Formats: sequence, C-alpha cells, structure tokens
Amino acid sequence: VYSRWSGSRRRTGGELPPGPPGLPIIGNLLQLGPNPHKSLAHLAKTYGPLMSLKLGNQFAVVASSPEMAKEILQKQGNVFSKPFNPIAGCVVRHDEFSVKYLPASSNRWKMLRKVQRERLFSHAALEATQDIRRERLQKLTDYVTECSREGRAMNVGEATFTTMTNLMFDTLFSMELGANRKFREHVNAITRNFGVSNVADFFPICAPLDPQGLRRKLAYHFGSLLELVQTLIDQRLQARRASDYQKKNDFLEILLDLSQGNEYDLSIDEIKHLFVDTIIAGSDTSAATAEWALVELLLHPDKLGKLKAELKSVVGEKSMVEESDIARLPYLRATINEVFRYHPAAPLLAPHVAEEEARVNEYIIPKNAKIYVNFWAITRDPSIWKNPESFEPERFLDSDTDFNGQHFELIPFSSGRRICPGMPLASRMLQCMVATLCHNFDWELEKGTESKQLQRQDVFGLALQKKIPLKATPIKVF
Ligand code: HEM
Repeated sequence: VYSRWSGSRRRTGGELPPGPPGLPIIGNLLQLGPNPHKSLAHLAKTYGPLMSLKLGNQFAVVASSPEMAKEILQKQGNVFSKPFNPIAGCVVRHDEFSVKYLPASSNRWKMLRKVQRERLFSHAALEATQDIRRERLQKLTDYVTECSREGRAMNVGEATFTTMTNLMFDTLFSMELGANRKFREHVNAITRNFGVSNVADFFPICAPLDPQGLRRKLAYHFGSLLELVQTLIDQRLQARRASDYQKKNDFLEILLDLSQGNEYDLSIDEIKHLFVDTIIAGSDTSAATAEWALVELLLHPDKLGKLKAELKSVVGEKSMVEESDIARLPYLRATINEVFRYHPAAPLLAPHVAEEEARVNEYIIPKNAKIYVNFWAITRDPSIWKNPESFEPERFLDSDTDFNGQHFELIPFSSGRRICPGMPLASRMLQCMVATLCHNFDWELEKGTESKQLQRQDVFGLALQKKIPLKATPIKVF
C-alpha cells in the first residue's frame, strides 16, 4: 500500500522514486501540459533522473538520463519490455496480433520480431528491395523538379509523408497508394487519432464511455484498413495459384511464402496486423524527421553549404543519391544524427509497463507502473552535449556515437528488446531523402513568411511534428 500521494514516497519494502506532489484524483496530470517531454525534462531537473508521478490513477516512472535509460531498456529489459497499450488502439483484436502491442515475453511477439529481423529488415532483404526506394526517391525528385519549374512552394512535410506512405505500400504490396483514396484516408485518420491524448488512458474506469470517441473512430479506421489489406492478400493468393505466376519482390510475397512453409508459424491475421503496424509506425516518424532536417539546414546556410559541397564532390552531377553513396557522405550522416538528437520523432520513445515489481538503484518500481524514457531530456542535457540548444552536425564528425541502441545518449529508435525494427530502413531512406532534397535544389521561403516557416515550435503527437509546416520553393541548380 502506498503512502498518501502528496506526502512522502515510502511504501512497504522500500522507497519510491522522488517526484512532484500532485492534486487529489488527477495527480500530476496538469503538470504534463501540451508538451509532456519538455515539462517532464523540467521536473527532472528538480527530482532527478528517476522520478515518479501519478497520472490520473496510474503510477508512472520517468527515466531521464542515459544511465537510467540503459537500466530500464537494456539491463532490466526482462521486467520493463511490456508495452503500454493505449486503450483506443485495443480494437479489432489489434492488441492480440500486433507486434507493437504484444508483451516481449509472448511467443507470438518473438516470432514476429524474428520475421522482421531476418526476412524484412535484414541487410540482405533491404538490398533486395532497394529498387523500390530508388523509384520513390525518383518520384520525389520529379515532384520537386515540377514545383521548381512552376515556381510553386511545396509543403515539405506533406511531400516526405507521401513519399514514406507510398514507399510503405510499395514495399509491402507493390502498390501505388496515390491511386487509392480510401487507403490514404484511413492511414491519415489513424495517425491523427493516435496522436490525441486520451482521458481513458489515465482513468481506465472511463474507458467504456469512450469520452473522446477515439476508440470508436480507431475501430472504424483500423477495421477498414484491415479489410483493404485482406482484399489485397486474397487477390495475391488467387494470383499465386496460376501456373505462370511471376513472383513479386515485396513483403507480402515473402510473408505468404513463410506462412505456407514450416519454419515460422505465421497466420494471415498476423500478416495483416503486421502490415498495419508497419504503415503506421513507419510513415509519420520518418516524414517528420526529414522535414525537420530541411528546416535546420535552411536555418543554417553554412551547414547546408557544407552538405551540398560534400554531395557535389561525391555524387557529382548525378541527379539521384544512391544508398551506396551514404558510406562516403560523413557530413550527411552527421547531419541526420544531429536531427535525431535535436528533433527526436518520438521524444518519450514508447511507454512501457513494469511486468513485475523491480528495484532500480535504491528505489522500488511497483508492478504495473507506466515507464517513460524521456529521450528529449537526454538530448538537452548540457552535461552530455556541449551547447545542446544549438544545431551542430559537426559534433558527430569525430565521434563514434550513433543511433543503433548502444549509445544511450542517442536513442531515437529506443534500445534493447523493443528497439525499432524498422531502424535500418528508416535510416537509409531518411539519409537519401534529405540528400535528394539538398543535392539538386536551393530553397526559397515564401516571401513575408520566412521567420514563421522556420520557427521550431512542435506539436506532440504520434510523432513530434512541426507546428507551422515548412513551405518553400525549390530552385533547381543543375
Ligand atoms: C525516424 C523514423 C523512426 C523512428 C524515430 C522510430 C522510433 C521508434 C520507437 C522509439 C519505437 C518504440 C520502441 C520501444 O517500444 O521501446 C518504435 C517502434 C516500432 N517501430 Fe519505429 N521508428 C521509425 C521508423 C520506423 C519504420 C520506417 C518502421 C517500419 C517500416 C518502424 C516500425 C516500428 C515498429 C513495428 C515498432 C514496434 C516494435 C515493437 O514494439 O516490438 N519504425 N519505433
């Protein structure tokens, strides 16, 4: 039994992590505000790198240093790798099949992660699907060229989002999403509604009332998306029966082969939910990161100049930047690392839940506590980063720090068992997208809106989005 919330943090058997006093019933909810990553970072300055809060009727713990992140995500990953599942997403049996929702201890999660690791996002699998990404980058180049020819400002985030969703559909089903309005509508609605903070997540007793209607909306859009995916699977199964069938080079073909073989026990339901997860998890995050990269480069013309000079010397007059060029583009890689640090798409990563009571340093973490790792706090910590408030890709040039989950000061994709499985695809695509936008083009901001366009205000949601979208006119340089 915990002692009174606003009083000391003792409980039978040990001390709870320190934290701010809260109000009756709502606890510390009001202290989160619209930018919880920033408010929590501010509170951590007073209460330390392991802090506890009460959010509605839930007990939450926030880790805000690389050491604490390592403890939670890696050292005690066996206890802290269960995801916190938003109630609105527990619809149409998504929580039973989704790789995002299943606990890391379940056999289904282990099997799905193995499929992703070995068959979808391995080096060999990514090499085999490189043409799909090349085509998407060509389409992006064509679109930017068209805007430059017409002297038209383009919404950069919208263009990178379209590129990413189209890439996802092409990689999964060899399908052009552009032509399918229904698909696009459901994907947009799911990403939008997932970004909304749900009262029922803090007061599960309200869940049956669905006070914001989020569960109802997500059930409709998830259900419709799953039906559309089922139709594509049925069409493919039918086509595969033909004697002259030519295999496609996409994830659906790989997964149907696996489901019909003996090595993995993979059902059609699992394939459907895996696809929905991939589309939702992959699009917004990567698109927002690419937009932020361009914002920072436009704010820092000297850094954009360095990047362009590097691209010119390595890629030359070629219009397309290839994945094989990336190894020879250290300033590009440093720029993307700095964008991951400065504008993390998932500033609180994804919350987890303590499966058992555990001890971190001298503190007790109760079973079922909600666990946040505040990566944003780590990115702004002056004891870790020199001048953390300034955008400096150079800090990564002579450093071996990267985002692969081993350096806890830079964990945009998280770390440990649940580390983002799409990381190898996301990083390749991001590097190429940003290089494509910079290599052939200069950019001019809409007249009179320069300072507005370049503001760094962000909106907390499924991914940390730019509040005022960047709209700029590309000017082709050769
Ligand atoms: C800049 C781009 C991206 C960022 C910053 C990002 C970040 C993350 C983070 C922080 C998590 C939570 C990990 C945890 O629970 O500790 C995650 C999970 C996940 N990501 Fe990504 N991600 C990105 C792109 C992608 C892409 C392109 C895909 C797929 C093609 C993808 C698929 C997933 C999936 C399926 C999960 C759930 C994994 C699980 O819970 O087992 N992500 N990602």
